[in-house]
Amino acid sequence: MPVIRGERFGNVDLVLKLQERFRTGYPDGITDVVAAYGNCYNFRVLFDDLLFTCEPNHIKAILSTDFDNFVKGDRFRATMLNVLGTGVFNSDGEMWKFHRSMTRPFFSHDRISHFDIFDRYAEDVINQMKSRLRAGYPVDFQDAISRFTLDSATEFLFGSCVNNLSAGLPYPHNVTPAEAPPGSAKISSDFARAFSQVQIIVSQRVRRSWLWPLFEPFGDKTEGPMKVVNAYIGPILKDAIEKGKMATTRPEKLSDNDTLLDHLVQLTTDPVVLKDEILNIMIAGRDTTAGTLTFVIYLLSTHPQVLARLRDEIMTKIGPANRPTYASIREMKYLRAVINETLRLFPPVPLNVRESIKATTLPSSDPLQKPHYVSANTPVSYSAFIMHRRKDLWGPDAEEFDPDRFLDNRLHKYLTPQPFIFLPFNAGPRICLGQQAGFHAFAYNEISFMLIRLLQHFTSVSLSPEAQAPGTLPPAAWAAADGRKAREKFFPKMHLTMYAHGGLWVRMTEVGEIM
Ligand code: HEM
Repeated sequence: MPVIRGERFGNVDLVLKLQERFRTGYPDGITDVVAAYGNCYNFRVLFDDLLFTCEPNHIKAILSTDFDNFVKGDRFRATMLNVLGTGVFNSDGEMWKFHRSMTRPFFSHDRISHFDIFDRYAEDVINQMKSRLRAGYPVDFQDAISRFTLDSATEFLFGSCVNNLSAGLPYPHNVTPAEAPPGSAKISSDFARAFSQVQIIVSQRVRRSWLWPLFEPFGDKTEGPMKVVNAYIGPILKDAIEKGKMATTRPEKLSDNDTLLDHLVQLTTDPVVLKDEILNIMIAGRDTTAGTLTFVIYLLSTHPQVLARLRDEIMTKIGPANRPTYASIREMKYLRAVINETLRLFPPVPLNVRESIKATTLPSSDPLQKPHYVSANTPVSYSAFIMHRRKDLWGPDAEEFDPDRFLDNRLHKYLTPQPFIFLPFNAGPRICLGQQAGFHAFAYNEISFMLIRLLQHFTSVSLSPEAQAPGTLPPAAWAAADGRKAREKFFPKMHLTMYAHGGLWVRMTEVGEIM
């Protein structure tokens, strides 16, 4: 792959530039490098290859056709070890197969009990948003929905909710304490805070590559927040293990009300394996789902005609108050297209990395050119974010939000012949477990359920830029950029996953409310 010529010894300037882009930038990488070098290149930092690609046929090889030769690898694992241990998200080979096969059955069929859980917490968060909006304040949708995903995840994973919603929603930064009732403002539970701290720390490690231990000279930075996480999970695990040990018979089949932990203790009572697995699933599933819902709401606020059409579909297929069912969600083609189009423009995992085991090649996009050489033990990062917006793959309107592209002839023109151009959930043997069961995809069901409930209660959404804390609106310099970055009205940032920097403050109109 073309090697980038940086300006300093060993291309260290590129590492610093990348760090800076992560801190302040749109998640489109170093755009001037893409413009100069094309869709794949070699950063070659300190004389070590560090490849980057946004070519679908490369990503297909990495994730699928050459799967056995591309692993998460020891470097990646070391950055996450104190948090994720050897769980499904952080292991390779036999250990990964063991974890994946242990967890997969839990996600392989639709459970009514999950919709019971979503409904309970959806009602809670919608009521809280309504009362705050009625009092005249905007709400931070991202914060509210992250409380919903944390409470519902802790309940269906181990049957013990962290009650993050009960801490109340935060007020905007510019509301004086006198207006904000004491105790309810700007607090989130210790668990939620510790949980996001560890994710920020490990994502910084990934970006610092093998240099990360130099940034933690006084010891493991995750230790403090992990103590809080462990203190919460420890007693729950202990109880579950006791129960698992006491059970004399193993049920043939999972019952609908079983939590993931109930299921896992039938297979092992090793506390480390259990803790790793539960935390891995929480990290993989919670922020990705909250991020997607936040991005849908952002895009609906800027595209009221899409919101109106989606509400029409909800009213026709479900009605103003009925509870969605798995079957009714399956029929809602427009809803699915809205979610897919959101995942295309804002994939919650915008950037990912694998490491080669043996030396290999990746095909050139020009069949007349030689393939690209990949040496052994080389990290290859790939960006779904950049690939999802490529005009040569998605057509001239690739940067526009238009759910119809998943329904009209553009689908057959672009996506059907090249399915690897759309990878919000990855692909191949390691495809997201929340998505792997096709129609029974857990992630789509949770997102659909929540969106239906929201639009049964609200008829419009608008952004409240005045409520965003200073520095959390898109930087003025973006206005000079090309494409949608110049028009963006929120600040997408990334740690392990993508999120709205400073939250997404919105106002919403309730059904029946006169505007
Ligand atoms: C819109 C929501 C979601 C998105 C966009 C998403 C995306 C992804 C992506 C890109 C990966 C691959 C990461 C990698 O291998 O490097 C992944 C893996 C995974 N996801 Fe999701 N995810 C979502 C929701 C969920 C949910 C709700 C769950 C479970 C409750 C879940 C469980 C997992 C697990 C366990 C893995 C690791 C699979 C393995 O390595 O074998 N995800 N997800």
